[in-house]
Amino acid sequence: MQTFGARLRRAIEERGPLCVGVDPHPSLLRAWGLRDDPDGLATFCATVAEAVGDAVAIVKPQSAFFERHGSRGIATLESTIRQFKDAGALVLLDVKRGDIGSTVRAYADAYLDPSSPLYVDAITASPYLGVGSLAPMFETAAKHGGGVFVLALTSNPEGPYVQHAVAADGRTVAQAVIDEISLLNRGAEPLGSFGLVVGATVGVTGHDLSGVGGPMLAPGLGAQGGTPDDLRRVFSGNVSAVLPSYSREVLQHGPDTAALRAAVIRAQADCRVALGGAAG
Ligand SMILES: O=c1ccn([C@@H]2O[C@H](COP(=O)(O)O)[C@@H](O)[C@H]2O)c(=O)[nH]1
Repeated sequence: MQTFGARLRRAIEERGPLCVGVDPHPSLLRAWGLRDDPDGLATFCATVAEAVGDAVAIVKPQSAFFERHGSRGIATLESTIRQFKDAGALVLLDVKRGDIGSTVRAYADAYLDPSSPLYVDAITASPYLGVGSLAPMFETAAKHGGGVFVLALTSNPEGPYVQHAVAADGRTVAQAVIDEISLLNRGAEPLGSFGLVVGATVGVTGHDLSGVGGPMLAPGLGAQGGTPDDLRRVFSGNVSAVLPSYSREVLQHGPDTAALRAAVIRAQADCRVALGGAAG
């Protein structure tokens, strides 16, 4: 069994350093001439999968935009995951789960156990009940070759109030998260399976990312104001495992599949230049 880190490293080498977010906002559905209902959602996702599924290393469906359509939305999430996997893309479900350990085990079963209908390659997780409470996700991921991306420095302006707060041991909350994930990745080659979320918008914060050893998902590009140049500033010297992520900036080019694909190719090229050819 290959680890998630190894699979992601290979996918980035073959397809380039880019994650495309699948965020079917109601406004995007309308802009694409679709209804904001489960049928519109299904058409939207199938179009994105057809247009870019064989061109990107990894895609990131945003669970919230499927959940808001109820059980048919979840059914569409299942079929969307399948469509992207069939096209050869890895699937990172942005679901930001976190809870007490016994409940986290159920989330791990739901997303990281291959017998689940919602099984994906990796998920996002929230560490604010303590990184240790996520242990069942880490165990299940390690057992089945999956990955977990833990929120460290998020792209939203409200994040620093919590994440830059200094804990009793003198580290910021974010640095404590970074250090715990770094430990999980220790010795993993060519890339650890436990990632961090570090927004492209966070600026120079002084956090030490040098020992992470795993992928760093960088959302916040495009619609939230982040640019490829920001990646260099935010990740200075630690760019080899950065995974830039675009959602609305790319999706606004649909429903024309050629235009969607062209937007992805442009974003890949911009990110490659910004990361100095270090990834892919
Ligand atoms: O810090 C974070 C963590 C997650 N996100 C998610 O990424 C996408 C961003 O969408 P854009 O359209 O590219 O702004 C969205 O699903 C967020 O929930 C984030 O933005 N920042």
